[in-house]
Amino acid sequence: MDLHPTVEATAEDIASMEIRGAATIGAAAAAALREQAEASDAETPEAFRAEVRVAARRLHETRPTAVSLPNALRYVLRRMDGGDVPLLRASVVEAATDFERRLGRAQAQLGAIGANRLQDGDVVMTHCHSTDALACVEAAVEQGKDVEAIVKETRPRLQGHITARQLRELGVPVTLIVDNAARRYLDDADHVLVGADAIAADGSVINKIGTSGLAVNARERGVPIMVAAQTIKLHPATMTGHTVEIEMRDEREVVDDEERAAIGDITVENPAFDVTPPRYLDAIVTESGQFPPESIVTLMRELFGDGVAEPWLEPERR
Ligand SMILES: O=P(O)(O)OC[C@H]1O[C@H](OP(=O)(O)O)[C@H](O)[C@@H]1O
Repeated sequence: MDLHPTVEATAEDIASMEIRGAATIGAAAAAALREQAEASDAETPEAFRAEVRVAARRLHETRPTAVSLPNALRYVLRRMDGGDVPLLRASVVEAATDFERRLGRAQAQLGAIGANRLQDGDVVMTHCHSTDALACVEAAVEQGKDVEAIVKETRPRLQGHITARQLRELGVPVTLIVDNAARRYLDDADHVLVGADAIAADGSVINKIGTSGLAVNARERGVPIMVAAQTIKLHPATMTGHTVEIEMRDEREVVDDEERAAIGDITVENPAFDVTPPRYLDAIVTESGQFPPESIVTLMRELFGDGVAEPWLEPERR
């Protein structure tokens, strides 16, 4: 059984962060499953199902933290249905396409809801690059509000530069700052606006490393912190007490080999995400409305019930 080259390429691009950002990762994974299904020459339904599950496993093993990835795979695999290969193929293609459509729609809806929290003249401070967070600013701008942004550069990968560029494309004035300047500039901000890679049942938000410190500082300064996150970011397994794995990335993102050798014998750590407890957050904005973080579990139960099995595992391994 061969993995489609698109599945392999997508998996590599997600791991290397050529494809990054929780929502974008989910959409790319669904599209890769569709390619696998379309190109499959499996002769039996069992072989087809096994092939799609193997593709899903390959995509799943790339990065551990953004739950939009397993949620996207789960969305497609749960809808894989049919008594023969053509029917199974059609169900996967339809589910993947449907998933992409829903993602786009959800982002537009949450953008409109998030924009209502922003007033004309507001200054937002951003961290990393989040398409969900940017959707809120975009909708506010479309409503005719003047919004300005203080953009944290977000070491080590500088996703803040992507945010700054996209905000400029919206016509938003941008002040770029180093991460360490955040507390100083919070005095000039009306909101902290971030995205999420995963949201736990207790309302904790897992987002780019540095979010938790920013949230604590924002609370101390009295600046409200708002998380823009489609419901695809809700982590169903945390309802049963599982914790979210924090990805540890390559140390060379922090310091290159030459500089490291010049420093001497050191340990380097590079966690990609951290956990912000709900008490430091003001609102989680989703396409289903905005929620105080502590009440997000009700939305989770509504959406996922208690079914958190992983359909890309063989039935006996679930
Ligand atoms: O889904 P959207 O809102 O685009 O992005 C959500 C989050 O994904 C990113 O992670 P990374 O840069 O992939 O490590 C950031 O942590 C960002 O807040």
